[in-house]
Amino acid sequence: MVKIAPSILSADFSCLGEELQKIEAAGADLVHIDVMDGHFVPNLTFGPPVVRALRGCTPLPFDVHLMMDDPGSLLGAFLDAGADSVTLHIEACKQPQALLNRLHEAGVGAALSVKPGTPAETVFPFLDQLSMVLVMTVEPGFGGQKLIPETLRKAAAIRQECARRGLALDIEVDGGINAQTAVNAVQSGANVLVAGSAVFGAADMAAAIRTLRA
Ligand SMILES: O=C(CO)[C@H](O)[C@H](O)COP(=O)(O)O
Ligand SMILES: [Co+2]
Repeated sequence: MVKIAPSILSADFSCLGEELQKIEAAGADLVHIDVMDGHFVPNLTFGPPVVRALRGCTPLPFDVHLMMDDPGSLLGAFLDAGADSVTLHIEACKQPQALLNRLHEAGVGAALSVKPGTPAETVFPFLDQLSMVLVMTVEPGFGGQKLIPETLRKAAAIRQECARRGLALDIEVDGGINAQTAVNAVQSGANVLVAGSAVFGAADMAAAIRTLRA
């Protein structure tokens, strides 16, 4: 079953609570929250107070994608604010194991992400401790970019390694996912599709989500 995680990076920031209610009504499975710090990526978005404020707007799980240097510094704050799963970039983690331990202790989903230039194998040592791997299919930082096709080979390599080890974790792809690119993404092994512009830019969000899922 394919899960759809609309990214609120493409939502109307002047009424985020209502935007969450719209994607919930449209059939979204998760809310993808892109946290950007202006250092790890050249863009700045939401901090823990925004996540906390949104927590009361929908029961949908919050999939928090941390694109920040030193993610440990705000991990506790994002957990307190209501994150249901947290994705850490392997490139930003000096000690991934310590951060994963904190996520396990908090009882939330633990995910690692790889940027387009980072080999899939960098997350292999941690696979048995993860609920999800996020394969970035664009350079992180901005919505509305084109998917980089070669990145899907990494989703396939991670899916193959999981199968070899008998692990059934989620593989999420993020960036440039739309009705066309979703087909190859799912064939490559992804089962969680992040979609920002393809959902929030659609006239009919429910139809956009149905099409992506199909
Ligand atoms: O992490 C991200 C960017 O760094 C976003 O989740 C992603 O770009 C979604 O936007 P779109 O679907 O429009 O590409
Ligand atoms: Co994202």
